[in-house]
Amino acid sequence: MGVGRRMRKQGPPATLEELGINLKRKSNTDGPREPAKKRRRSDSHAAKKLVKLDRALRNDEETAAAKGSAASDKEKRKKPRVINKDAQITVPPVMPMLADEEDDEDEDNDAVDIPLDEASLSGLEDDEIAEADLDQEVSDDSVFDSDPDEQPRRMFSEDEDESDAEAKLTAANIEGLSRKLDQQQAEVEAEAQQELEDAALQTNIAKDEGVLDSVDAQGLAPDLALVRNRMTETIRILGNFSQLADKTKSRTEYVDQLLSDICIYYGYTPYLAEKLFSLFTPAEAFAFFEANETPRPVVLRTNTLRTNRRTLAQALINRGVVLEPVGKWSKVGLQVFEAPVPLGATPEYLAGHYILQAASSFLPVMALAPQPNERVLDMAAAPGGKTTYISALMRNTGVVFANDANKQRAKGLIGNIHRLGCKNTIVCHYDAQKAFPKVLGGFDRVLLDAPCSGTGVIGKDPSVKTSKNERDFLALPHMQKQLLLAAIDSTDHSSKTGGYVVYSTCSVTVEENEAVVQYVLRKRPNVKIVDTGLGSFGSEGFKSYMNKKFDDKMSLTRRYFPHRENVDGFFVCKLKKIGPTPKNAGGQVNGAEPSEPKANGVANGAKGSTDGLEEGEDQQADDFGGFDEEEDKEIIERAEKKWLKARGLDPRVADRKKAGGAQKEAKKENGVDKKPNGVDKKEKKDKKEKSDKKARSSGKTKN
Ligand SMILES: C[S@@+](CC[C@H](N)C(=O)[O-])C[C@H]1O[C@@H](n2cnc3c(N)ncnc32)[C@H](O)[C@@H]1O
Repeated sequence: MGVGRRMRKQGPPATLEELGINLKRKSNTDGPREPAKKRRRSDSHAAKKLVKLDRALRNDEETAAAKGSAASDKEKRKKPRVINKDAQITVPPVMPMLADEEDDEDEDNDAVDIPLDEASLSGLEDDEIAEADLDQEVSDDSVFDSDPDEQPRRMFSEDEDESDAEAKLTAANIEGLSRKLDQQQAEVEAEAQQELEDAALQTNIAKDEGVLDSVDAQGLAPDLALVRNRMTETIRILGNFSQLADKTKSRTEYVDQLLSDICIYYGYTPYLAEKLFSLFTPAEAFAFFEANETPRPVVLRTNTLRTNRRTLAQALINRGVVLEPVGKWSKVGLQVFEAPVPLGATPEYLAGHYILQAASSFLPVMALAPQPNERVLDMAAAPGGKTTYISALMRNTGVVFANDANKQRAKGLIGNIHRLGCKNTIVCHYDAQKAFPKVLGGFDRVLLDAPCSGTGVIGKDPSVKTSKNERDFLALPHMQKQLLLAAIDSTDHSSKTGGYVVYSTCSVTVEENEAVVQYVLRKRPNVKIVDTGLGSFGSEGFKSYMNKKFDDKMSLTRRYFPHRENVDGFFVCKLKKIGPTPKNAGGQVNGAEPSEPKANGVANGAKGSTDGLEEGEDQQADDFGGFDEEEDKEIIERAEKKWLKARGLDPRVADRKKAGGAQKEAKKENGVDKKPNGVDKKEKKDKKEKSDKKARSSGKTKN
């Protein structure tokens, strides 16, 4: 498996740099890695190359290292072990780096922390250890620096100031994509910059006007190099319009040209291109579209119910996997740059030691911050990346209801729950819009990782570029609003430990994020936006968009972008429920206005929920939800029939048996004991007595 492969050279235009937009992403243009064995310590050539590379990388990282001088004492303690004096090759500091996190990780881990050397290298002779270490070094040459004195300051070092680290997360995350490739990337970017400058000289927008027309006329594919040049040039002009623009052209004309080029170059529909473009400045929009073309490293989350990150990292390194912690913001994530084995089939994977999960998908769970012994609802849970993380953070205590409306996906959810050993989780299969809080309510915390358009994950699913249309951007927000209202109404505002709802999507559009939150704030004055607790990682949510002003606290919501944080696009909002939903609150939940009085006296269609009530009324409500007996009976019967069919049994036989059983029950209730054949003893006795009497009177009595 080659992860981190680059799809396309990236060359940011000058304007991006002027704006300080960091387009620098690590590439992985190298071919498949040679098997490590071929590059053992005897390979002095490889060693020399490594030393040379180290020197080059040190130069490249001097700026970062300078910043880390304050931390040099600690860095020195991490001084890599020299294992081959001839070649001066050193053990990569990956494990010290992970070891530094040991204490931190304990917070998350139930599993016993086995010292690295014992855990991974026991049973090996010193020489073998040296060889194994060297293998790591050589195979991971892109990640580690051999010179401890000039070792760049890592974002994971303990002595690093937290806020400082967070401020540098973008750079640090990118840093993780390997230093060697950084250098190559710098060269590529320099070349690209040169190309752009040349192109800027050559490209005259006015003259190029006919390019696309002529392409169409001739029925030929567009000249992508030309289109790209024109895009970068248009961005440059838009960045300094008064100075650079052709006076005969309006800004709109330039923007239209750029949008048209974006559609041609990246393959978006005009509708979606414009929607995404409108989120950024032209230069940043370009960076966003570019980032969507670049695969990011595979990320896996350590399952702390089964192991800890250090042990897992070592096990995978032993399999030749090149990896690194995902960032200081996570204690459980590992990003993988190269994996000679399929990561979805290693023994560690099968044993549930990790799950493959996008880094940004950790964030909603971290914001939810579930506590042990709580009652948590994951409203749209399949395939369970977040559910299983919730379960792990709760250390398998309390209960997690993992719901998903899609039956097929719910099967995958069950699979992951089993594999990862989550024992506090119940899977259910409801349409959350209709079921919550009607069936279940009163949760300490609710996560709504809503179904969305996926505009944050175009890098993974390019079909989004053409498959999402105007209707989707009406229907999806509508559903998201309904689901979020249901999530709020399912939350127990009086929870001693929680009362929180987290709303997240893997989309970057405002309609699916801030606008949804704004809507529920209007409909549910009993919730307020609170800090996600995710620090400064990510960007603030929009406080206004296209003349619409949002709640002031919208800045507490977090946005994540592929081009800024090098993670999938994501939105995370945390809400605190501060009181019961007023009866007169608007919004349709479960097809009923909350103000509409219900037969059982519970508003909001929330039979059995503790919410949708005026203060004081909630005491009368059933904490765990009342049930509609008839409806449940039907559901249970259907489920039973399916269960029988699945086992090759005829449900009609069971029906008949059941009918008999029911009769028996009824008779029992009437104080009549019946035999299984349906004839009760008393009836039989009566009959016998009658016939005996008849016989006696007719003289036919037997002696
Ligand atoms: C973004 S995915 C959830 C991903 C999941 N949280 C995870 O981390 O693995 C959205 C899920 O919502 C489910 N879904 C869509 N409509 C739903 C509804 N009305 N009720 C419940 N689930 C729904 C989809 O089947 C899909 O699995």
